[in-house]
Amino acid sequence: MSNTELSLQDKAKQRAGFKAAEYISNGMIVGLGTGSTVAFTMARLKERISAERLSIYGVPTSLQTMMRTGALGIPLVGLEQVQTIDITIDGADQIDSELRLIKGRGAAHVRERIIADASKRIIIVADPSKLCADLTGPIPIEIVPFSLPHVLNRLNQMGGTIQVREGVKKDGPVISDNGNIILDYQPITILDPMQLETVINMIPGVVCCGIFAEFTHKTTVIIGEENGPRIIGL
Ligand SMILES: O=C(CO)[C@H](O)[C@H](O)COP(=O)(O)O
Repeated sequence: MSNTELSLQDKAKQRAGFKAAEYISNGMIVGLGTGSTVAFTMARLKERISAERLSIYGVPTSLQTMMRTGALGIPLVGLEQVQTIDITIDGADQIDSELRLIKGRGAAHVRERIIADASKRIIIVADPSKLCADLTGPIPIEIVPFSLPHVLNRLNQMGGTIQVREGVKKDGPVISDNGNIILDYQPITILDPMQLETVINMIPGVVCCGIFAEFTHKTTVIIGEENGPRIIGL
């Protein structure tokens, strides 16, 4: 797509995504997130690989990213082949003032959390619409299919509303890359993101939810503002 065809929001994503690619240097192992914003980072990395002979290996967080990087020719390694990941670049759905996140619109948050945890540093790329004073939800939750009635019961006891995410091009529930079901849970309020994350993640059957509150100490956020990328955090 040419630059003139991009919407204003896509241009903002592009500014953030391109800026993040500058953080990558030769020899790095790079966690590659999922979604439309980090897709711009991957496109820029491909250019740097060709122009500067940049040598990197990516660790993908989803089948979508694996397919995109394959098409771009970015070399990949599996998590089992690396000790640690130098930097992960990923998107987010909501970012609060303390850099806590909600992720999982793309149903990739289980692998994204594993890669984030294995990374020395995390760079979150986003357009300005993702910034918020406080996280509000909905919170994506990946669950083992067998546990569906039990998890629905437990979340109902907590209040709020829950939807089993359904496919756009598929009848029935969305199935994640891990073969699981995705719920979208709208709590009444999120007073303490870390506490709610822990409570949800402890429900038997939940693989993990999309609140990412434990990575703020190693997170940089890049917002693709109109005047140029704004860096928040480290
Ligand atoms: O969490 C995610 C996928 O599970 C994405 O990173 C998040 O939804 C942001 O996507 P986009 O950059 O397309 O807005």
